[in-house]
Amino acid sequence: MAPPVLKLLDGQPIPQLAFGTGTALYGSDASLPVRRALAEGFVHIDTAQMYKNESSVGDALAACGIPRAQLFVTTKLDKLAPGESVADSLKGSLKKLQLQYVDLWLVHSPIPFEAAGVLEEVWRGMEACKELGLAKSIGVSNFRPKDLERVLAVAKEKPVVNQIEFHPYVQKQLTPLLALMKQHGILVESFGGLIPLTRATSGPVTPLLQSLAKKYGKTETQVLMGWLRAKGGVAVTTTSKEERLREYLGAFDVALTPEEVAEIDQAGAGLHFRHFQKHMEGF
Ligand SMILES: NC(=O)c1ccc[n+]([C@@H]2O[C@H](COP(=O)([O-])OP(=O)(O)OC[C@H]3O[C@@H](n4cnc5c(N)ncnc54)[C@H](O)[C@@H]3O)[C@@H](O)[C@H]2O)c1
Ligand SMILES: OCCc1c[nH]c2ccccc12
Repeated sequence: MAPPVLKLLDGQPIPQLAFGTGTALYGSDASLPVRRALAEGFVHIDTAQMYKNESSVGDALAACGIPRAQLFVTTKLDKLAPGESVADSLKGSLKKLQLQYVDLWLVHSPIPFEAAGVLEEVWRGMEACKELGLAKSIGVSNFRPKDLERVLAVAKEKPVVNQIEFHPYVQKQLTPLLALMKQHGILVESFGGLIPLTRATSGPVTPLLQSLAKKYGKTETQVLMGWLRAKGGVAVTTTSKEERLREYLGAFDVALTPEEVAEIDQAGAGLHFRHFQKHMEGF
């Protein structure tokens, strides 16, 4: 089943499930896992400059035979060389990706640009990339409320997503950020969404996932992906195994009731666990 498509703040479509290449599993050559994901039905591929695999992702995209308009490709800005513009940086990524444009261009983290006092200038550079047609949509990742507020204060184009670690064990802590994003129509794009099953195992959500998996005849992974989808955002996940890819794509018919979503919310609030991007703590 092809992943459902959401509409971004800027009117552009975004497939609700993405294949991420930012894992030590793949190193600098993500071509085989990307080819597998595309062959199984993923059309949204997530990479970043710092993953050092944009060239291999480009090779897989060039070889896949899927029309460009049916693909959704994200990459992320990590840093700028002295005197380098944001557009120049994206052009470098586009060359590696063998693309004329990306569908989504993200600021990977506010930290390096906040420290240099150039966060607003960088956002203006992101807007220039959209104006130049180098990126269909622009967004951010790992932004706290204070980072978003600085960008929103100067934005002609608001970020369409904030890609963040998102699962039941950080949702409560993220409340102020989620409220600000909802106010501005900025979508959650989650990574680490399966952490209750991968890193914070045997937490308070686990028994619920087990019982709901039995109720729906699905796996715990698919139930947790159903919770992520019920939150209305986009999920970025990954695997090197075809059967796991099919498991992810088979999650789209999990339709949790509002009460079941609320039960997972409440159980998740019983444990705080964050694995990535520690600067996102304590805002
Ligand atoms: N923007 C950022 O700062 C940032 C940070 C981290 C990751 N990412 C992106 O997000 C992508 C996905 O991140 P992730 O790997 O944390 O995602 P995830 O939480 O979806 O975990 C995926 C992993 O879970 C495993 N898994 C699935 N079901 C399982 C189960 N029932 N039991 C045990 N393991 C199971 C898979 O094999 C896979 O390795 C990365 O590849 C990267 O592209 C972005
Ligand atoms: O996306 C930021 C975290 C991350 C995932 N995979 C990586 C590979 C290199 C550097 C950072 C990352």
